[in-house]
Amino acid sequence: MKHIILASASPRRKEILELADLDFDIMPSDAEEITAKTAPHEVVMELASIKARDIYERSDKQSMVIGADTVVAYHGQVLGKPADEADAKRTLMMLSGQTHEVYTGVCLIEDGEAKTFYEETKVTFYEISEDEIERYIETGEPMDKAGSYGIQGKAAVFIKGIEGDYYNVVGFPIARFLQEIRK
Ligand SMILES: Cc1cn([C@H]2C[C@H](O)[C@@H](COP(=O)(O)OP(=O)(O)OP(=O)(O)O)O2)c(=O)[nH]c1=O
Repeated sequence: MKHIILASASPRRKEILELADLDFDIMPSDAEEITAKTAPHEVVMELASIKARDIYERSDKQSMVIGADTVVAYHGQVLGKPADEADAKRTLMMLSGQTHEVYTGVCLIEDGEAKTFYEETKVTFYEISEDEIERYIETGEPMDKAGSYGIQGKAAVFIKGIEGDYYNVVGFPIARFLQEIRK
């Protein structure tokens, strides 16, 4: 298999890809993440493509380049990283006691050919009090994460259940990715 370049600055994506014992390097993309799409699965696939294309164009084109993007969706609203702490609080108050979806889009480009897919995971939160939310925001954990939480961190105590791939929530659906590249 070809050498891989992961077009991501996310430490979580790096850790997840390391679980598969693949040989890869990291080149984060700083391309502007703009999309006119509104459906969450389309948003994440387009943004993953933007990141992968940006790095593929700047690479020697000998490697397989992977881009990924994660959002939370709740009743048609697409939630990315919070703008500020007030935004994080609003988001977590809204997700309290409810089930939402997490979408990660993945784009891989090899020999100029792009393949894009997405994976969806449902996550259900217990009811969380305003006080708990404020204490959680003080940890700083929500600020760089889609939906204002990290399932792998202190948001662990909010989780009633999940349906689908855990690693998809953390930012990269590693098992599905391996299935796709073996096709
Ligand atoms: C829902 C959820 C998201 N996240 C993270 C995964 C992603 O890193 C982040 C969503 O932001 P993204 O824009 O998908 O990625 P990024 O900016 O961190 O990295 P890059 O664009 O360089 O690849 O939210 C968690 O770590 N845990 C969670 O439970």
